Amino acid sequence: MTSRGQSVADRPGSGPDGAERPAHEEPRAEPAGEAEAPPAWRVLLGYARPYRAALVAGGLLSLVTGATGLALPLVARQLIENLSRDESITGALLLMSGLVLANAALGALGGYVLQRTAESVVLGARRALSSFLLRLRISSVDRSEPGDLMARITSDTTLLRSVTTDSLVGLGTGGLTLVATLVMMGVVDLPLLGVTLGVVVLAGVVIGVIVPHINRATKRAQESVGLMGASLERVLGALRTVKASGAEHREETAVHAAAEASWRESVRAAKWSALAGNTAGLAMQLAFITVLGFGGARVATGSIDVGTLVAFLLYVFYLMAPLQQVVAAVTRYQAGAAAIARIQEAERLPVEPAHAPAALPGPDAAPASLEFDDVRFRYAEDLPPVHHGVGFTVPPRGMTAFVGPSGAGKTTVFSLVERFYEPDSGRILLDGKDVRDWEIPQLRAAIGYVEQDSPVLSGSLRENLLLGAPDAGEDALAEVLRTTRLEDLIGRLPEGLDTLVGHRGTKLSGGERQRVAIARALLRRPRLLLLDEATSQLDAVNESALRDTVAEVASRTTVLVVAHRLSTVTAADRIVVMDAGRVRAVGSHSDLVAADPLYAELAATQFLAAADPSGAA
Ligand SMILES: Nc1ncnc2c1ncn2[C@@H]1O[C@H](COP(=O)(O)OP(=O)(O)OP(=O)(O)O)[C@@H](O)[C@H]1O
Repeated sequence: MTSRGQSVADRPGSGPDGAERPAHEEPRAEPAGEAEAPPAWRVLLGYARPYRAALVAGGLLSLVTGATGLALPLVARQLIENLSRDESITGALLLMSGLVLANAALGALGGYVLQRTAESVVLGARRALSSFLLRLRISSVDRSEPGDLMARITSDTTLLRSVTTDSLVGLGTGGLTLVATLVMMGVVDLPLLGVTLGVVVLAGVVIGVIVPHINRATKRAQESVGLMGASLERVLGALRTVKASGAEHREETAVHAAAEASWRESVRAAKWSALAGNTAGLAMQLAFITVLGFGGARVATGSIDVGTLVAFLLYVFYLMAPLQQVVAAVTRYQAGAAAIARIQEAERLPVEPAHAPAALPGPDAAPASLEFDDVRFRYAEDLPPVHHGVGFTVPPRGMTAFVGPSGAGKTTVFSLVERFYEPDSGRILLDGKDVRDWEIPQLRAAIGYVEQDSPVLSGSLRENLLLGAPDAGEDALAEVLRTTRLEDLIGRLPEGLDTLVGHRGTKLSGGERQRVAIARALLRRPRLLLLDEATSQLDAVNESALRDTVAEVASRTTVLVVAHRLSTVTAADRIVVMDAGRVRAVGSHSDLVAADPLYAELAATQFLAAADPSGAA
């Protein structure tokens, strides 16, 4: 991909003016490129640049194909002259047959080369855009609809195919063939060319009025496709809830409405395209009739002979193809420009800097320390602050639990450590170094993170487990399966580790998903392990076993947990009590019960209510 859309946020350490700046002064989550978007044709040329040799070859083949066609009227004129002079026409007939065959063969080859190149352009754009989207900042994803982003990769890039062949090459070859045909017509008879040009220019004016409509309609059609993707993603992502809520019909209406809007706009674009195409066709018919009348009169007055008129009429006939090619080039370009605009919109979303993946720390890496120093943060300018000066220190090794009412900002602590978001002010120090001064891959390689919902990805269990540690050996895998008590599950499944878990792991129970997520994080042997309510769905036996595992992990690495279970909290070396975006107390369970009324209340109500019967309570 070229530099478009990868401007500011794409370049670590560079400001909007291109000046170097420290990594921790990176912009928060502002759009990456505020600069004027380059015109669609330049973007298209950028996509096509790697394939220019094939494009030129395909274009040349098309031109040679056109040239064989152009030679035909001249041979036809010769044939007619030979007939009128009672001379042999065998040579002319053989030449015409050869030209027709060459025309067909070269046309097919040129068509194949161009289609192949167009597919390569689509592939290049899809690769670039998907790589780009995978580097999106979480804040960009928060503000987007994944279904719409997906449509930009799947549907919008598809439009690049026809715009490459029809516009990029069509304009070149069609334009050249058009000019060559007009030159040949001029050679045959200038007054007849003048008549033809008059009609063609008239058609050009009409088509010029039509094309902006095609652009607008295509853009709206593609937006509706994006909307449909977003609606479908919303429904399929929560189909059980939708069904349980009896909301299928309402959701169906929304998806259908988007599909119909896309249909309406596509039909509108088709209407304008058809009008443009037929204007060109009509112009040619008119030119044909005018040339026939005017040319017939010239034949009658003896200004030209019949052979010349026939040859000219054949050129009028041959003019049709390049003219329609040029019209198609212009109309397809409008549709392509609309798609390119949407692709560029996605490419202007803020992304993380591109870095090579980092190696995992390894079994002997030292545990990390963590410090929050007066951290203030809000998710977006228009939202209230979530952290109002959060501060705490976590030494290497041991378990630190974060407790507090819902919405206190506990998960946000983890998100900031992972640099999913940047704080507005204050510092977050991992091993004494500001996380903004870490390269993101190195930072994340040091951390194992189990999200609140313990997401499991579609695919096999093995793929899920190795997601964060693709090079983990069978021994490490077996060990982690044992400690997370997944061995029984694997043993029960007919295909063991290669069993497919379904979309978002729906074939697993909630507790199994949590254990898979914990196993995945442990396999990375992190220097800092973040567990966000990672054991909330486990049964008493599994929770107790996992607690032992986490305690053992905490003896060699640093573990942070967000927990609502007393059993987890009391086992922690220190507890950070958060409330409304502030740390209100830090201490051990017994200290806090005595010293902090909120904690005492949580312990008395929330923890005890959530604690399982075998909990340490
Ligand atoms: N991506 C987001 N965009 C905007 N606001 C968010 C986002 N994530 C969380 N918030 C808001 O930030 C606040 C703190 O959320 P956070 O998830 O950190 O709370 P929490 O203490 O972990 O809560 P819980 O115990 O319920 O998980 C909440 O008010 C929430 O609505």
